[in-house]
Amino acid sequence: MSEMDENEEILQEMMNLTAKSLRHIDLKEHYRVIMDLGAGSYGHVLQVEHKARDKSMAIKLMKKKSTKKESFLMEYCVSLCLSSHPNIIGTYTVAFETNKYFAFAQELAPAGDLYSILEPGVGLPETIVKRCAMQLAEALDFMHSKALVHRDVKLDNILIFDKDCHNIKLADFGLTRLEGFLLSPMSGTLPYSAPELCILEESDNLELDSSLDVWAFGVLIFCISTGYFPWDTALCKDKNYEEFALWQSNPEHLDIPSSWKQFTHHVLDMFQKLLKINPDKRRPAIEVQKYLKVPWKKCSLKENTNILDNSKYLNKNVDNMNFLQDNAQNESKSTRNSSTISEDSSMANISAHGANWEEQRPSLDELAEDMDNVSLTDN
Ligand SMILES: Nc1ncnc2c1ncn2[C@@H]1O[C@H](COP(=O)(O)OP(=O)(O)OP(=O)(O)O)[C@@H](O)[C@H]1O
Repeated sequence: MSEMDENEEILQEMMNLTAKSLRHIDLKEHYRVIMDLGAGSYGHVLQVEHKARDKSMAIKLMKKKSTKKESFLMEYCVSLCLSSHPNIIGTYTVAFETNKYFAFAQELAPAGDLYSILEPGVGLPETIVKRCAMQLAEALDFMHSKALVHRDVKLDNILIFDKDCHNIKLADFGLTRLEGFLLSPMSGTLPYSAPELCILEESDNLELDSSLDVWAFGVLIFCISTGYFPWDTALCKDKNYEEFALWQSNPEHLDIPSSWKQFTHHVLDMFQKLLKINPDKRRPAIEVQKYLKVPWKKCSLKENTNILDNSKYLNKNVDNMNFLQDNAQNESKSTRNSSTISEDSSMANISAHGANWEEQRPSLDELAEDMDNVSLTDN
């Protein structure tokens, strides 16, 4: 049996066992709800306190109306499997359901997520960028060594434990699948989506590969270095992407695209390896390790002038940050009911414009109320 088949079998076995061993407890007897930590496409995350142990933790709730039990079990089991890595969010062996939600408990990230510390148009200091890149590379390397692909590497899925990012952890394994899983085209794209995914035609499939995470990781490093995205979408109709792709095809003879000129040639070499248009030639995320000792950003007056000259372009990308924020809220209304096996992806959710999450969002009291009737695995 191949390692991949073995992993698939182990995951399935874990999911069966978890489904069977759900026990009923009254959640309100055990936990105090402190605050709402965040909301995503499929539910939201609460900060709670375990009354007996006086311990703070995060509980991720997923609406039953829009989440298949299979998807919930998959996310919980994948999160548990990866939990031992220092740069992956810790998941407790606590899973339960209420009338309206599936839920499981995770360690609490007290400083929020990477998105929350990034100001549009302003990159993080280079030491912090390198710190983040290294920790995230370790996390991805660990996942990929188990043939698991995250598929949703983005700023809001990187949780931070301190504002200087000495300790950051990859989270949200809702879309994670084993390599080889067949992806269908998406109804929209994110700036993090790799070109091979963006060009997928209606009747096409793409075999899931860790190189998709590496691309998103490359885009994320650009984002935290600059405070904006390098492009809206990795398609040739996007001028910024087209310029980058062209330059990659002939870097010796073509001018570096303007938004990349702020980087040193060392780190441009790294970006070229992480953001190889051809996924077969993309290097693994851990490649960043080789570049930690060299400077990443130029800071000469000349380069700064170039960047300022290009402010229109930068503004466009700043808007893109806002676009993402707007959509992150709109996403909350979309459903997760499509099968975990057939691909509908996070992109479909991103395109749900005009939704009003606040109107839909239950109050903390309502949530706590709903937890009267819970069945909980609390091993
Ligand atoms: N363990 C945690 N500690 C602190 N905050 C958390 C934790 N888990 C999640 N959050 C916050 O809640 C937000 C949403 O969480 P998460 O990404 O797991 O939900 P989701 O519904 O799957 O979202 P998405 O739509 O991004 O897939 C995160 O961006 C983060 O700000």
